[in-house]
Amino acid sequence: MSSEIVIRVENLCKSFAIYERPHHRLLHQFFPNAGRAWHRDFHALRDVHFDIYRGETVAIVGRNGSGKSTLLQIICGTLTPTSGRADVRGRVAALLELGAGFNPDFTGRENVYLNGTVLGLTRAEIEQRFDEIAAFADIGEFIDQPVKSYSSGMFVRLAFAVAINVSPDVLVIDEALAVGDEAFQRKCFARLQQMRDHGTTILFVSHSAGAVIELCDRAILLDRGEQLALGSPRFVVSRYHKLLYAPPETADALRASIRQEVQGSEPAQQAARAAAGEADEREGDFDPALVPQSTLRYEPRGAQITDVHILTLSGRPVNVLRCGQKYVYAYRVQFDADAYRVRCGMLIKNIAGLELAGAITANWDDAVESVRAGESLEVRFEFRCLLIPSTYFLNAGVQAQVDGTETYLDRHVDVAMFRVMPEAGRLATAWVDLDVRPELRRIGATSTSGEEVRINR
Ligand SMILES: Nc1ncnc2c1ncn2[C@@H]1O[C@H](COP(=O)(O)OP(=O)(O)OP(=O)(O)O)[C@@H](O)[C@H]1O
Repeated sequence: MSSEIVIRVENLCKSFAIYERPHHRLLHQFFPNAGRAWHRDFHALRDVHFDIYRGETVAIVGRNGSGKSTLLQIICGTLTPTSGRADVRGRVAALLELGAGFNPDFTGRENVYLNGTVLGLTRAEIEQRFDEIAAFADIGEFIDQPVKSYSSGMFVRLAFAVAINVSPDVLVIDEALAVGDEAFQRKCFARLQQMRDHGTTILFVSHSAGAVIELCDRAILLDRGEQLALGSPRFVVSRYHKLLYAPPETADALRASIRQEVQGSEPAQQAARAAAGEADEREGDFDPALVPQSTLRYEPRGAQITDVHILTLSGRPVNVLRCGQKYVYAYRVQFDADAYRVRCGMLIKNIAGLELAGAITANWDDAVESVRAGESLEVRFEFRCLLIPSTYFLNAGVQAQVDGTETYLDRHVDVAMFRVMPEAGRLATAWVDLDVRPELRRIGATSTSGEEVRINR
């Protein structure tokens, strides 16, 4: 990532005129000064401002209607702002609305040429890249059919294939990937990572926490047109989720606390630094410095999670774990109100927020039928630590059926953290140690005794 600003958004506001009745729009045009307001202004974006640097991958998250698409459209120049500005440097390839930029009567092939030309390629350049575009889209003979006969997935395949093959400086994607099938999504994801590694600036809207955390350098949280937070993906996604599940009566207080957090420091980033595992291993199996700074508690609804611990099988609290050993993740749930069909869960994530392992106490069919107000449940998840040495965060949650839908009665994100101790000679890589026994044989070589040479076992 360089220090060159590629996208600069300054004091961006966008209002839409909302007419109570359709004919008021016409009346407004003919009688703008009729002495009455024909419309009211709806503020889709309010004072949005940020810089994105060359090579950064940034996600925009937010609830439906929060202004994400409006922002992307203004950045891509397909919508004009009411005030403020959005400047972009370089060639922008955009995947906005499905089919935008495609002529429905043209074939896929013709649209590749049309789109490529709009994006600034010469005919010779498009010809040169056509086979790669067709191969990536992988829609077979449909490439020579009019695109109006395409399924939405085929549309996305072709649009994506064009967008990534025109060597854009900036790639803007509005949830287009969600339409493709899983295999195609994986292919796109890998390609995006490749483009990111080659310095393409990527701005995309996503509701997938995994994609945001895995792919992005930063994320922006939009809420009712306001830029509520801009920061590390993990920080922004956790606030977005909290806002998403907040009961309406607490949402405003939550917004205020997010604004305050943003004005201060970023706890999630502090947590990541604290979690870098610098505490002295010789302290043994419990490191008092391993306290998560990013704990988030959802608004409780009739139950409270307390006494969260990681224990050895003999019941000793620990937070520095050894790979291969068994532990118990335990907590208590106190019920302030009667609850029905109750079950509890756990989730382990890495520092980047990637969800690595989880468990629930029961499927819905076997959930605890009812718990009375005043009662408590003791929850224990025994597990074998198969994670490679690093630092991890734990969630705890209790769900019940409320008015026919499964609802969190209490949920704590990043309620505990632990570190898995490094061990000499361990060969496992990535996140999970599957106890793989690697074996390497030198083919065609024999030892002096005439046997095959086994190098590693
Ligand atoms: N042309 C328009 N006229 C009036 N209101 C509009 C117009 N376009 C968008 N809006 C409103 O602006 C708000 C933001 O819309 P936008 O599509 O940007 O949201 P979004 O965050 O992309 O939503 P989603 O996640 O559902 O795609 C919404 O309330 C929407 O109804």
